Amino acid sequence: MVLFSGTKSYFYSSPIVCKSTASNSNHSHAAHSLDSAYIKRAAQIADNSAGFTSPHPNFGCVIATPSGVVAGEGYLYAQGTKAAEVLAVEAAGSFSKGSTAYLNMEPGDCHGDQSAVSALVQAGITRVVVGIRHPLQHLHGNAIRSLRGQGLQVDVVGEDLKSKIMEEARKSCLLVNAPLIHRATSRVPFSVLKYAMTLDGKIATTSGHAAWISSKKSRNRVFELRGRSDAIIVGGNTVRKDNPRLTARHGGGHTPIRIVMTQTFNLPEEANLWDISDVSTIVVTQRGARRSFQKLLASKGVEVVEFDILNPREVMEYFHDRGYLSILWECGGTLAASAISSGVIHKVFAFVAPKIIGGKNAPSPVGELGMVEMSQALDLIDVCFEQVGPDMLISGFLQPVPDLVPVIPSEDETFAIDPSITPYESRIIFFYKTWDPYGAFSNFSPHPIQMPDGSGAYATWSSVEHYYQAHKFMGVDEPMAKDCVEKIKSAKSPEEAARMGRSMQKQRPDLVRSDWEGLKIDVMYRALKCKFSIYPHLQSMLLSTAGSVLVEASPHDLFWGGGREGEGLNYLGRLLMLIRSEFLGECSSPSEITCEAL
Ligand SMILES: NC(=O)C1=CN([C@@H]2O[C@H](COP(=O)(O)OP(=O)(O)OC[C@H]3O[C@@H](n4cnc5c(N)ncnc54)[C@H](OP(=O)(O)O)[C@@H]3O)[C@@H](O)[C@H]2O)C=CC1
Ligand SMILES: Nc1c(N[C@@H]2O[C@H](COP(=O)(O)O)[C@@H](O)[C@H]2O)[nH]c(=O)[nH]c1=O
Repeated sequence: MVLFSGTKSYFYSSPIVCKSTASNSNHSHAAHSLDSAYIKRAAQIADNSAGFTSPHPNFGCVIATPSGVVAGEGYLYAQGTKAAEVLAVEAAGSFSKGSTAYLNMEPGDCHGDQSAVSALVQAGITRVVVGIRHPLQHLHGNAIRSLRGQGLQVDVVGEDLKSKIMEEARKSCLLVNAPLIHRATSRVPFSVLKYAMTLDGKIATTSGHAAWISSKKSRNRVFELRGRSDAIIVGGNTVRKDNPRLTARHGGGHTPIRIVMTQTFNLPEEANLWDISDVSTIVVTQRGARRSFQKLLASKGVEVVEFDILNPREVMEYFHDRGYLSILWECGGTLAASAISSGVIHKVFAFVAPKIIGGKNAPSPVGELGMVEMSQALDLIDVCFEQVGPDMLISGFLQPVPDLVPVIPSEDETFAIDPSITPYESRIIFFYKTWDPYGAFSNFSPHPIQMPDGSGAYATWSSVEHYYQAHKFMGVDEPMAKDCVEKIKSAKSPEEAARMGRSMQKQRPDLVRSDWEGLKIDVMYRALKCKFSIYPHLQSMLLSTAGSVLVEASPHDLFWGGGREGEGLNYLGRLLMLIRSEFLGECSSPSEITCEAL
């Protein structure tokens, strides 16, 4: 069997031959090998967007004809872009008819539009092999039920296909979505501890100098790791000693947020991390610590979040609520020990450099864990060894990826919307990330809207977020402002549109239209009104929440979101409730919306 190796391209102009050479006698084994190979391939391509877009559920789809020819592949590039299944059937064209689709994970129909399922059905796929069921409770089993309901044969690995090779394939599916699975099963994001140490186990000299222990090649590899994370975290002492930048310099793409954890707030007035022109920094600290210095940092645009009890678990729970899926810890041994003791570290990446520096008091990667006997040692699982330039990279899991024990579904498996959040029973409905229940209320949901431009003609915008971000620069008589509008308009995903709009607003506030603050609510209202008018299923979802309060569960956006403890103004939730009232005929459409009107 010929399997193609990790290419970044996911479109194939002509079908790729990947034939089984099995004889009839070992047909079942050969069929399993083929299924296993294609599921692994789906998991492999699902990972293609890592480092380029914010961590999100990773979906890959491979379509193979009955004779084992790969006709098309696709992967989800970013949250809010075309589904992997849609891309794969587009690539396969007429070869989809009668073919098998291999999915590393059950599609997550979080937008109510069933685009992945519809694409497979309409393309004439007859069999679907699913690596793992969707781990989020409100999506678990829905697409499988829907596909089976429409007459397709669906084989779930571990349920319908059981063998050692199928188990290996299932594992690759668990690994590629480890961050999402952690989100579904625990209240903290998936955390990776990374460090570089000398052969004698030091992460810096006795004086605290650490630049550099690992080679350039290893440090480039760290940039990739950073690009795969939502955030990088260090302790206060690393900021004082290293003055790090913590940027992902691997050639464009996703840039993680930087987090500093400090109890004392004894931080330098000038530091690379306070330059937020490219990427934001959040300092998490003990409530009340050096308030005047907090204000100074805030005036530079650094966000400060206070905690009553500052420990790694509380901090990780906060970032979980903020929607972060994956965190890279690049701290020294003090904070690393605290994080390991708190049980929040899941994986370790240790770069070991063939250098010896000695030093009785030189710091080591993990500080005090209180162990007295070797029997207490934490054993890593699924350990990998890899040479990177002159260094050795040892990686492994401190905690296994939670296994989603395959369950044979009952007749009435999961409903489309999590029944525990039935609107008639709960008074407040929270929404935030597109993959969560009611995720279609998010501005990042992939629903293009058609809006009139200045001349009265209609233009299509890929999402509400595209429209909103571009309007910050609309009408400003500057070539660069016009350029911004065009770039945001053609951004590949809502996430990219948001990144461009926010960073341009930060870097060039002079390009933002002068009436923006007074106008932004109205811009958002019009975009949302269009979105919920043109998509009947979205309107139904909105109307189904009648009687409930809608809150955008952003803990940090105190204007559009509800805040951490309800202190946010929740203008996004308020606009949705206003639009819901209009659809219900409870009020008429206002000519212009202002903050005061809401
Ligand atoms: N080779 C490598 O891979 C790396 C090397 N280093 C090196 O390590 C040295 C710094 O090590 P280290 O002092 O351990 O640095 P850390 O990054 O672990 O910082 C420790 C600090 O974290 C803050 N903190 C906040 N909450 C907690 C908590 N619950 N538990 C523990 N710490 C908390 C405190 O900051 P505060 O005091 O502000 O309250 C504490 O002093 C430097 O010399 C640096 O160069 C650092 C990172 C990686
Ligand atoms: N010394 C050391 C590392 N140190 C880590 O990298 C940070 C500096 O990042 P930046 O400012 O973005 O280049 C530093 O604060 C610490 O967290 N990393 C490594 O891969 N290898 C090394 O030898």
